[in-house]
This record gives sequence, C-alpha cells and structure tokens, in this order.
Amino acid sequence: MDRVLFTKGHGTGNDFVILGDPDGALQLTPALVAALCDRHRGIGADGVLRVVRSAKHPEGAGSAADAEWFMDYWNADGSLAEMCGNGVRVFSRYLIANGLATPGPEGLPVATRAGVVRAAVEADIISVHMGAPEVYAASTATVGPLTFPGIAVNCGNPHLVCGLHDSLPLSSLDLHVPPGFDPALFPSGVNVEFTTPGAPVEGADLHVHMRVYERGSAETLSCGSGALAVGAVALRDAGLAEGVVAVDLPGGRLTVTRRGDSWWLAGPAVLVATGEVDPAALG
Ligand SMILES: N[C@@H](CCC[C@H](N)C(=O)O)C(=O)O
Repeated sequence: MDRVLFTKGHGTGNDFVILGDPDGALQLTPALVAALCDRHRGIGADGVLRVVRSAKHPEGAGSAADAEWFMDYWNADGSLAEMCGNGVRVFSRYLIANGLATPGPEGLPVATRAGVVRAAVEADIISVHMGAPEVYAASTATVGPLTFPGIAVNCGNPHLVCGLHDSLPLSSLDLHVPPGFDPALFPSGVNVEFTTPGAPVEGADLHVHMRVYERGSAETLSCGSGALAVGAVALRDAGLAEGVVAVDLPGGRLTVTRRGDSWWLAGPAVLVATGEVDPAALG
C-alpha cells in the first residue's frame, strides 16, 4: 500500500489519527488501525477517524442526502463503534480546516453509524447536537475486588455510568485492567464511566468529575459520548428536566446541555499535526 496522509487531532486529550479518504479507496483493516494507533510503533491514538463521503461508504450511503461526510470511526484495537462524541467534534474541525465543509444555519451535518448529528463552531469550541441519550437499566461494574452499582445509557454506543461514594477518590481506581460488566446486558461490550460530584462551577447547574474505560481503547483522557451519558444520569438524579452539566475529565472539561429534547456536547477540538505514514513500516 502507498504512503498514507494523516492528520493528528484531539478533543480534550481523546486523540485520533484522521485519514482523509473522500472516495473510500483506502483498504482500512483492523490490523492497520491497531498499528496506526500503537503508541510505540505507530502514530499513537485512541482511535481512527476515516473521512469518507457518505455516498462512498456502505454504512453511510443511507445518510448521503442529509450529510455529505461519514465519520468511519474505529477504536484503537481495530473494532468499530457506532458513535464517538469527541470524534465528531474533531472530524468537524478537520472538514472545516481543509475546506471540505462549512457549517450552515442548521450546523454541519456528520453521518455516523448512530445517525446524523450536527456540529456548530464557536472559535475553539465545537458543539454537537447529539441524539438523546437513553437511560435504561441498572447494572454493576467491577474494578479488582470492588463492585460499583451503575446505570446503563445508550448514546448510540453503550455506556455504564457508576457513581462513587464520596469516600473513594476517582484516582484510587486501577483502570489498567478492563472493568468487569454484565455481558448479558452488554453483549457487544461497554464503555464504563466512574463519577464523583464536583463543587459548584459558574455557568453550570451541575458539576461532575469522571474517568472512563473505553471499549476498544482502554482508559482515555476523555470520552464525549461518555460525558453525555454522565450528564444524562446527573440531570436525572438531580430531578432536572433540563440544564447544563460541566463534566471534568483527566483531559479537560466537556459541557453537556439539555434544552427540551435537544442534547448538546461541547468542548475544544484541535488539529495538531499532519504527515504521511508508510503502512509497510508499521507493526
Ligand atoms: N471516545 C469516544 C467514544 C469512542 C467509541 C467507544 N470506545 C465505543 O466503543 O463505543 C467519544 O468521545 O465518544
């Protein structure tokens, strides 16, 4: 395979290798994705965003009338995911920076495996109008000998949000190994979020601290769909029908806003480098 052009970007430290492939010509495989994401022998990232015209991708073609571009998202281990909230924000930054799209009055539509979402840009911040998260079941996660009650949330991709007692700091969790979960409830795996309440912050109704262990990528510095799940549970637990939730992650702050039935995820999205990689040299 020829050399491949790439861009590196991140949203609050959730980092991606971005591959511009408008015509869907690239033979992207799980092995190539895992090699690109390898932090020692590759470029290093939590995942790959392939930028492909919706009409040119089998999973995007159905959305081509609504969104020109399809976010073909892959986790670092080479598995596919339905949604990536930070990915959409970084993907939108890439489209705009490369003159491939301009946000209109309705925002910039991006097709994903979980449907079309719309991004809006305000300087450093990219907000995405996400699908409504569905809070649907009680379950548990385990970390070593500890068991945490949690709530399952569907954000297009699966999440399990576990609130910690005040006495147990988030930093005490060993997330070098994947948390245990109920495979009957999550047959395709799950992203697990751990939270503690935060002190009041200006501009937000609620404030939560969070760490996440991502399906297919291990612990990451940030997860946008995870923050959305956490925001949904926080609003529900506080009895608020709408409001703003500040979610602090190891990589920075994301903001989740609910107004009526509309849900927004907002935070910075940055492109940091471009280059070319020789696939034959990876691995
Ligand atoms: N980091 C992403 C989520 C990426 C997908 C996830 N690991 C999964 O497998 O569902 C985000 O910002 O939402």
